[in-house]
Amino acid sequence: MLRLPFRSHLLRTCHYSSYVSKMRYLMRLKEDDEACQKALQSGTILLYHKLAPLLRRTEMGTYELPVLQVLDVSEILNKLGKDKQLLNNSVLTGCSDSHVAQFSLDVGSLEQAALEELCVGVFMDLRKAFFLLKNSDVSLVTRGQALLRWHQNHRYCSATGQLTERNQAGSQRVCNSSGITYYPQMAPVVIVLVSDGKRCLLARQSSFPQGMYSALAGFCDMGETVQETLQREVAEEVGLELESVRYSGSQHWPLPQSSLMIGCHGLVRPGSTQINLSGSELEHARWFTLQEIQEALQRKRPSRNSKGGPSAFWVPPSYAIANQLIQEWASQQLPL
Ligand SMILES: NC(=O)C1=CN([C@@H]2O[C@H](COP(=O)(O)OP(=O)(O)OC[C@H]3O[C@@H](n4cnc5c(N)ncnc54)[C@H](O)[C@@H]3O)[C@@H](O)[C@H]2O)C=CC1
Ligand SMILES: [Mg+2]
Repeated sequence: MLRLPFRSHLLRTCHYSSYVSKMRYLMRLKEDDEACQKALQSGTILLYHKLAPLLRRTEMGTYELPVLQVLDVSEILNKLGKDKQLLNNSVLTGCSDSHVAQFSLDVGSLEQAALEELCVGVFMDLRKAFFLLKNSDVSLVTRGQALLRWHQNHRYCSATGQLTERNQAGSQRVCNSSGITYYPQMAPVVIVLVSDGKRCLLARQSSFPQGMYSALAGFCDMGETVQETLQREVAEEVGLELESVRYSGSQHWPLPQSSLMIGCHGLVRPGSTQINLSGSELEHARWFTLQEIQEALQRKRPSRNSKGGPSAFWVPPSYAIANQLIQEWASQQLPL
């Protein structure tokens, strides 16, 4: 049975008027190009270079996400001799409580080193940034990257081959020739932490970083329910049958394209725990004890042996929903 607990923070906060007014404001900016253009003049911007976000090293040696004022970016463009029209390529990704609009902009057409010097930062691969930024910043930066990538990959109408035109907020693209409106897309993906009641099952693909194990994941096929995808993926990948599933939470995942990860816990039939890998997707899968999982959760970064390889298995970083499912499972195994 798929149970959906109503415990999202959104449901708890949506009656606050500041939340409603923020959402209404953002809705207006998506619908009204002129209002959005005006909001851009006094907004803030996250910068990307070929989809790598700009990060700044703090005095403590950690990394943060520099949120630049649009006016500052305008000045930087000026110093580089570039037209500030480039700012119009920004996409709207949110707004502050005081209705300062937040945008993301890819400046990949400009020289990286010069930009890094002027911005006092470094453009870093998003996979690396996952390990360096706090989770709320990762969430911001993945949202911007996903929307920018969608625009970069959807410039043409698939019916006419003509260039499409975006609105100012970047929430849609229109083909003026066919009249088709395109909206940013995400693929639904299930991710399930399978348990036999005492142990949980983790697996790795050969493309994963060395030593990393994660929960089972898979794209929803056309026409499938979430429940059907969960059962099919577990059967396909490890040859097991799920007896029950429980929804836990969801997450937007930007890699390699935008996915909506639907995170669940699954229980297998007692006595039917024999793993049978099929196909080439998984390199290895096995059952892990609570103690092994607790030790892995303690490791902040993969530990290395003398040859540079991983000395012990490790799990995805705390931002990833796989990590959250594993943490949740571990906490539920502990005696009250
Ligand atoms: N946030 C997290 O904690 C985690 C996220 N993931 C993400 O979940 C996603 C799915 O996991 P996989 O095991 O790779 O999926 P999967 O088990 O469905 O296998 C991938 C294969 O499915 C096919 N496929 C069907 N629909 C597809 C679509 N819309 N896009 C791409 N391929 C499609 C392709 O042949 C592809 O090779 C991955 O993108 C991965 O990055 C995976 C584990 C943890
Ligand atoms: Mg899979």
